[in-house]
Amino acid sequence: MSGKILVASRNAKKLGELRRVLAAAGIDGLEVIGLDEVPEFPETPETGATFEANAIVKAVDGAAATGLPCVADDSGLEVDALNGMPGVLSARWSGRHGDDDANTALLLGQLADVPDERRGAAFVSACALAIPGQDTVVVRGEWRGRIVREPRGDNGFGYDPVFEPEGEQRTSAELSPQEKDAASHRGRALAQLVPALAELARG
Ligand SMILES: O=P(O)(O)OP(=O)(O)OP(=O)(O)OC[C@H]1O[C@@H](n2cnc3c(O)ncnc32)[C@H](O)[C@@H]1O
Ligand SMILES: [Mg+2]
Repeated sequence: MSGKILVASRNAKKLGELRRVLAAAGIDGLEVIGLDEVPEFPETPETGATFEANAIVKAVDGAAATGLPCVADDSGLEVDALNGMPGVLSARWSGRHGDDDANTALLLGQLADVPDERRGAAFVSACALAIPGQDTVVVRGEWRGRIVREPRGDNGFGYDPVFEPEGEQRTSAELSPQEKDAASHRGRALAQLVPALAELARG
């Protein structure tokens, strides 16, 4: 084994979280590299119906193009009062991919008349691990909370400023990076991949 693992994300903040969680898991001997460190390759559009389907496509594309083991996350926010939307459309809810402020503002507007007791939501992350020559594995982590009425906090990304995790009075953008990783959907999903990653690191 090469000792390298590709983490396939175009979202710098998400990539940072994935790197951080992998580092905290103490997987020594695996050098994490990003998409900007490998030659460009065609990427399949993320049009799957589920987080799992999209995560698998991203990881399989990355592994096939580079010959490296590849981890990818597909994630989003499921809002109870919106029947689970924005879901897989979270990154482009306002119509502009990755425009966090516009996505968040649109969501808050849609929920303006929704009372406090019906503002439940969950962040969901599907993380896939594709290793050339092996079956691809996909796992899921969820983080329940509620949608507040005004954005608060500067940490994190995406919908973090309007998501208050269960048992918290701070939004996830007010948590430290370590606090977010310990509780988050992404942290919980990646934790399930640690044994496979540790085996990979052992070579
Ligand atoms: O596909 P890649 O390149 O990894 O980057 P992306 O930003 O497009 O990522 P997704 O397709 O998985 O869409 C995830 C969106 O869901 C939201 N999201 C996911 N995880 C989040 C988190 O931890 N905090 C806040 N928002 C999150 C945020 O709007 C993300 O852009
Ligand atoms: Mg995406």
